[in-house]
Amino acid sequence: MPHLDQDRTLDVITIGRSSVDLYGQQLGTRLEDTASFAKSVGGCPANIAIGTARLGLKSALITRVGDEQMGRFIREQSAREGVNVEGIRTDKDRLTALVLLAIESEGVSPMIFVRTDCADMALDEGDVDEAFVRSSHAVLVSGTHFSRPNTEAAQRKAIRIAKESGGKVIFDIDYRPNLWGLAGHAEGFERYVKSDRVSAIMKSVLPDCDLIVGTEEEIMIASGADDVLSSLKAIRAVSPATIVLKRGAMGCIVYDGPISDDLEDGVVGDGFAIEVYNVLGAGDAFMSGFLRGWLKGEDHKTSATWANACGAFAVSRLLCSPEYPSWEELTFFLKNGSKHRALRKDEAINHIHWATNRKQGDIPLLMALACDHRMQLVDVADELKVPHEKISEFKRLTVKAAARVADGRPGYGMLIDERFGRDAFFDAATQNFSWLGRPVELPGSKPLRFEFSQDIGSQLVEWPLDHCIKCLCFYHPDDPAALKKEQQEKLRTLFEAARRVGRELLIEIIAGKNGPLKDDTVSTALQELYDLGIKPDWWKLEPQALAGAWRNIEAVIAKNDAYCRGIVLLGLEAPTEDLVKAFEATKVAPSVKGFAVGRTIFVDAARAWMSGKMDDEAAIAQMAGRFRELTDAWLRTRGL
Ligand SMILES: Nc1ncnc2c1ncn2[C@@H]1O[C@H](COP(=O)(O)OP(=O)(O)OP(=O)(O)O)[C@@H](O)[C@H]1O
Ligand SMILES: O=C(O)C[C@@H](O)[C@H](O)C(=O)CO
Repeated sequence: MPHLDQDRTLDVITIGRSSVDLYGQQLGTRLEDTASFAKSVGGCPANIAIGTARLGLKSALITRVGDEQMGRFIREQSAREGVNVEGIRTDKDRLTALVLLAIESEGVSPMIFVRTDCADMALDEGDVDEAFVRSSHAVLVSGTHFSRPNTEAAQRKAIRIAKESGGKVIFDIDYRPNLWGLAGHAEGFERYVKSDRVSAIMKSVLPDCDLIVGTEEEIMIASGADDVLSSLKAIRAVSPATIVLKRGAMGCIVYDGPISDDLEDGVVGDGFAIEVYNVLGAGDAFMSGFLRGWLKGEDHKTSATWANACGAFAVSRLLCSPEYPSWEELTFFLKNGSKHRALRKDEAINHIHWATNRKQGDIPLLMALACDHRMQLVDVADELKVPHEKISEFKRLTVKAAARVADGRPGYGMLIDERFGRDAFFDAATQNFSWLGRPVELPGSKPLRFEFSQDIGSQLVEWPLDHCIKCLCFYHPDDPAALKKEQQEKLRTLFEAARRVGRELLIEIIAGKNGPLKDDTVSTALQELYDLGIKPDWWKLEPQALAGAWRNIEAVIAKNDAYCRGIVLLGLEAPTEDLVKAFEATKVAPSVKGFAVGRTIFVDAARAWMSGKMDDEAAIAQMAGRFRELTDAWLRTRGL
């Protein structure tokens, strides 16, 4: 029964394997000698579901994952990427598949598939829901899942439903000989082993397809012929589908209609000249780009260009799905190109990549209880002659206070430090805050120094991915030139490290303690940092008495970084009434998303509690009360 187009809520459902990819982080080494791995979602259909979602298509994935942490990672990460995960079934008995890979040299990437009796290979017909398939404009089946009777039945069922309801069928040949038992465990990277059995099965799929995509080797295995041209002709003899031949660095050729004797007699899409980093995953990025065009009715030339550009991005970066471009990134690249052959070194593109694929989407509201104070609490403890362990205990109470106000709602967060806040961090991790920030500055330092070690990148690697780096810098545009230069370099180093390790960055600028706060003081400071290419996700700024100052800050951010998440206001121990007035003054500045205030909320409780005059509950209640007063005031200011 055909299906009405308006009832189709999905553009494409991809079916087949899903894995956790563990790719070696040391370039030019054997898998035997790899020391650390980066983790991401992988497997051809999973990659394509993510790749197409990033390009603005509504995609879904049908696969199975294990009932364990890696399975949950695939499900959660796919959902974060915007993929519909209704079709991901949890298999109670089997483990999620893993893939281990190293980059030994250009184009040589040994890999191990850890897939013995893995969850996705247990996919069966029961996992393919008829209504779900009918809700999509297209289904994409993939080669590996024709290798077992149960997975083959599942894919054939999806093909049948799609065809009956007038949906399109896409075939990514995606040939991994090792997954058909044709190469050993150490030969995961092997791309071609001739096999009549494989060819017979694949060939039987071709007549049902509307789009067939493969490399030269894949086109050969799908047809059973021994050269590319004969293979294309053999495929055409059984299928009217559009055929896309991927040709690595040379790009691709798209064929509709009869195949002539000239291989190039199709729509030729040239590859982009880029430096190769890791070739794996290029095909899935390519397919994502092609589908964005093909499913939306673009001509083949356009689809091929988008596909080749997406492939180029994948090849020039390390991982698979995390490296695929967003739609904004792709269009920026096609419009502006890049002066870097190694695309991963292009800062403008990297910024768009980072900002348009951030783990957490838009954060329209951020009200944080800041308790990352170190010096100030040490002073209180010393004055009261209590041991510094009390500071750590006190910080745990601030988490309780913030959680009491947040009550599980979005828009609340905390700033906590490593030195005294380790336990508080563990507590905070269970509270479902929207945001957790963590300082890196050595308290009071000017010129700026990092706490613990100046090797900031190595420190950040140990942080949870969702901890936002917070760095306070006492910076005034009128500071002496040498001081400015030193602080700027430090902030630039931090920015590079933050991007490298994929953690968000908040830069806090306090200018008012070092000179007059005129209406262009802070905006000038921000512009000077933007001039150095420093684009933090957040700014934390002091209250501005002059409305013009906020307007100037807004203008500088708008001019330099359309992707900035926004600004939070800092408190500087001001009385609540002053802060409420400062909130009001930000009405002209929509970039201000909230505040991160500390001492106004906790300093009295800290003194009373450390001196034994207040018990835990009273301290929590007082801090929660003050935090609530501020959150209420902020929400009122913003009409929320
Ligand atoms: N060296 C390269 N330079 C530029 N683009 C490339 C390069 N290699 C691959 N690409 C792009 O990626 C596309 C797919 O690459 P390839 O032919 O290697 O696919 P594949 O073997 O299916 O990839 P995978 O490793 O994901 O299985 C190419 O058609 C091209 O657009
Ligand atoms: O499954 C593979 O082939 C390897 C994966 O690591 C990778 O994500 C992939 O699917 C590339 O096509």
